[in-house]
Amino acid sequence: VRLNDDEDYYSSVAGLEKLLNTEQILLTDLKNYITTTKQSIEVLEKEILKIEAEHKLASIDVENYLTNPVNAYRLIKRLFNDWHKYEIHFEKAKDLLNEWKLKKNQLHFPNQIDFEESALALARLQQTYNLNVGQVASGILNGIKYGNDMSWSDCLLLGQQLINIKAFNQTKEWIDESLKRYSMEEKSSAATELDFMEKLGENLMKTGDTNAALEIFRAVVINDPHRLSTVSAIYNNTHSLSEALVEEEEYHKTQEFKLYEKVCREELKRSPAEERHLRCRYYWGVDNAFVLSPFKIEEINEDPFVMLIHDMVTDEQIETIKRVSMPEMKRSTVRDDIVGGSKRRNYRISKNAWIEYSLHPHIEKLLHVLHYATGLETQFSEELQVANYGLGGHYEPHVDFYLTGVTEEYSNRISTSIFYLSDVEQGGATAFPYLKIAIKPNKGTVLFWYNLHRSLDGDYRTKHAGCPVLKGSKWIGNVWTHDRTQFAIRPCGLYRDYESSWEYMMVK
Ligand SMILES: O=C(O)CCC(=O)C(=O)O
Ligand SMILES: [Fe+2]
Repeated sequence: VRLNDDEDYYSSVAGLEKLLNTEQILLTDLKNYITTTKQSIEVLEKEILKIEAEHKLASIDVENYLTNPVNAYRLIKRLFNDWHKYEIHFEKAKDLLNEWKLKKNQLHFPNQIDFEESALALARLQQTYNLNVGQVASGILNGIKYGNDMSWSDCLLLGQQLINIKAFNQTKEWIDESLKRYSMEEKSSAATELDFMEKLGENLMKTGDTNAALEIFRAVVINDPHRLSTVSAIYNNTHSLSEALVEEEEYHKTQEFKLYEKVCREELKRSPAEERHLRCRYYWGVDNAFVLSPFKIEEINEDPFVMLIHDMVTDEQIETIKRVSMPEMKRSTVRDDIVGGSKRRNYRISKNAWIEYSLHPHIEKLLHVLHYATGLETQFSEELQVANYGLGGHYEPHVDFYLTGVTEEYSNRISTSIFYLSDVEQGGATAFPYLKIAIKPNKGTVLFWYNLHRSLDGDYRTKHAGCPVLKGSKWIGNVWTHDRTQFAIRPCGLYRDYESSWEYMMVK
């Protein structure tokens, strides 16, 4: 079952749970099938032994055997009566298969896109976090073993998929890994071995590694000269492809993107000197309203202003938010400022839902505390956007403010508040490449920053991203507050101050 095109399974943990459930059901069926078939197979085997014994006897002296009326009768009886009974076993298996096919229509199954995008997610994680393929294939992420090993054929299939989606940087490593694992694993027979080598050679050809491919092809033909024609066909068909294939998305080659990846990996950080003026402090809130439970402010950056407010959301509130948004979650799209409309894109992989604050007092409370912690008027905030990132889920660098000019009836996103609704075991930081900041999600904390200069021009230094989630499920709630009626808390300066972010407007 697939509800609509927006629905996918790999982009959230909730979706993957459905697939795990599907597999659980299929597994139970398969086990039942094996138990019942085993029993009837045992019966069949006994029958076969008996018939074989008869044939053995007959072969000693066919004429003597068949002139015995009892033997003649039993032969006719077997063929007229018994073989029909054996056919019933096949029929039963066929019925089961049909039942299974019907049942599968009721279950959740991933499609081609899920399959491809989950491979892409692995490639992205490998690239962003410089992961060692050998370790990933062993189920190890940054030194922690989470899962079982991948087999050589898993690795090869993944290599194949990465070629299909043009993730060439990663392809070669997975193919090498496959080869490594192949030499270590138990092999079933010479034919599958040669099939494997053929496939491997084909994949190597596609990555442009013609020399390695030729080595492999040579070995195949030496082992089995009959394969010469298939191997030459593979060679000729893929030879012309190899150069045309190598391309990478332009944006991924920019300095900005490289910077972003470094910040995600925490390779690029600010020095202690650069952070020296930043403070942690208590704040009593607007009108000292929170004197008894002051906000715990952690200054993150002075200009543009970024801060963390700790312990802003309770576990109870978070449960409510997840519960009401779960059924509304849809694959995230991205606004297209130029063409208009929204599109599903690889640079934003998550699911989200827009939730009205009035739906529950727990949700209304978010705006309430936000007002007291920041001084911003919250009546012109967008609805709460709840997002969930799953396997390799991410949101590439972007600005939250609208690029089109501000008109009278139109206002812009003066600030972003990200309510972290979960921790993330590995990866998934909110990264500001130009500020060299990566904030690790911390359940209950709010990340707040101003997107606009005081002049209400967009501040390009606030470009930010959600780094790919390496391990875990990331939940956030976004509140975008608009610039109307904010002149008391954030008046404009004497001069327009937007030049300071000009140089970040262009992507280099
Ligand atoms: O996931 C994150 O940490 C950032 C999310 C974000 O930037 C957005 O939703 O606009
Ligand atoms: Fe954003």
